[in-house]
Formats: sequence, structure tokens, C-alpha cells
Amino acid sequence: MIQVQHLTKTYEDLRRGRFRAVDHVSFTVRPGEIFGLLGPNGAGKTTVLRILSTVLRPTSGIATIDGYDVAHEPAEVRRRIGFVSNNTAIYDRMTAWEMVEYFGRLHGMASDALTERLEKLFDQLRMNEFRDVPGGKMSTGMRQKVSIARALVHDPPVLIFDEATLGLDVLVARNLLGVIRELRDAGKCLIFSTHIMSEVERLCDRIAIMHQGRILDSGTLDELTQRHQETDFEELFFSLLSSHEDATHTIDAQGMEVAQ
Ligand SMILES: Nc1ncnc2c1ncn2[C@@H]1O[C@H](COP(=O)(O)OP(=O)(O)OP(=O)(O)O)[C@@H](O)[C@H]1O
Repeated sequence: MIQVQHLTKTYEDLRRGRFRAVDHVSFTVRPGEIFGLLGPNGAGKTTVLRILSTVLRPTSGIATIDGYDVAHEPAEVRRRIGFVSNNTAIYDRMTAWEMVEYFGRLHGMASDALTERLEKLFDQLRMNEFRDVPGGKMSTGMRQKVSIARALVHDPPVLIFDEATLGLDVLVARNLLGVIRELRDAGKCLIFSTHIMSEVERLCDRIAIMHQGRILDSGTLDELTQRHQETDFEELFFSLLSSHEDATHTIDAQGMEVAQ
């Protein structure tokens, strides 16, 4: 459903010059699967997810969603994805219902089908008690649910979550992870980025560990722990990151160009 091959994104930066924020990244995500992108700040996770959601164009490489190329068929891709981040804008004067309805209309949904879909979503996400609350008066948890409903309104097969639990309290974050699991069990294809190790351990079917634009390793939790002979996932994560840094520094010391 999501196929990414040698995806690369180069930025021009005053301080760093030209550098690769995403460097030959490849992975596949299937329906009914949660794929976790785990990495520290600046690893390149958001850049990958923005390319998948057609907001950014890749410098090279290919990414397809349901067979449609994100760079060349963005409208087809947008029909098939929902995007949830931690800072989705919520209109202060629109109620929860109006906001989700508005996004359904933007996706071209007909009135009857849209009302039916809204009823189902508001039940599923337990949003009925704040149906008529305007955005300006919503709690963080309510706002996050509206963002999710907004991403789900057109019933896309692919969902992209970019650091979606950032800034949420434990209870709201836990609810969100529960919703993500339900979506997986309903056959959706989900990609989830975070820097929180326990989230990927608990939630993701497969994990890619990303650092400095590259995927250092990927697989199920069992595959990763067996391959690296380390049962403590946190230890595994830090040792992968530091051996990558040691390797790039060694190359640096030999005078070769590294992060181009
Ligand atoms: N528009 C831009 N111009 C230049 N550099 C950028 C731009 N956007 C991101 N970067 C840089 O690209 C690298 C990857 O950033 P990205 O936001 O994709 O990482 P991330 O893994 O999502 O990290 P974070 O959790 O901090 O958002 C970082 O070094 C960042 O500073």
C-alpha cells in the first residue's frame, strides 16, 4: 500500500549548505499494519511523512500510495490518505461537527453519505459530548479527536501520524494509541512517527530506526532484538545511533565527505 524506494530529500541551508535530510530511505507498509518511524529530533521523519502526504516533493527516489506516485499523482494520493500531526489547525468558531463536516465537503462527499459518516465517526471516537463545542473552547484532547476525525472523514485506506501524541497528557495519548490499533484491526495501513520508544514497542508491527536521514535498521521488535542480540529496546536504539555516529565520524576523520 505504501512503497518507498531510495527516497531522498536535499535542503539548502545557510549554516549547513546542501545537506540530505532524507537519504535513500526505503520501506513498505501493508494494509492492516502499523509501521513506526522512530528517531531523535532532526532524524528526517517529518520530511518523509510530508513527502508521502504530497506537501513536499522528493529530490530523488520514488514513493507510491496504492500505486499512485506522490510526486506525479498528488490528487489521487490525497484521496487515499489522512494526515494527523500534533499541530493541526482548528477553527475557533466552528463546532466539532461543523469542522469535520467541512473537511468531508472538501473531499467532495455528498450530504447524505457525509451525515452518515459523521454519525459513525462521532460514535467511534466518542465525540458526541462535544459535538457542538466550538474550537476555541475545546481541550487539547478534544482538538486531537477533531484532527483524527478530520483525517478519517473520507475513509482513506492510509493514515499518517506525525508525532501525533506530542503534548498530549497520558490519558489522551493512550486513547489515541487505542484508536490507532482499532484502525489497524479494521485493515487500514498506518505509518506513525515518534521519538518515544515505548510507543513503538507497544504499538507498531514493524519499526524503522531513523537517524541523520537514514534508516539504520528495520523489522519487527523480535527481529531487531534478535539481530542485535539486545533485549532492551532502549539500549538497542542508543547503540545503533552511536555506532552510526562513530562510523560517520571515522569517515570524516579520513577526510571523506559524509552527509552529502
Ligand atoms: N525547510 C527546511 N529547510 C532546511 N532544513 C530543513 C527544512 N525542514 C527540515 N529541515 C532539516 O531537515 C532535518 C530533518 O528534519 P525533520 O523535521 O524531517 O526531522 P524529524 O525527524 O521529524 O525531527 P523533529 O522530531 O525534530 O521534527 C533537520 O536537520 C531539519 O533541521
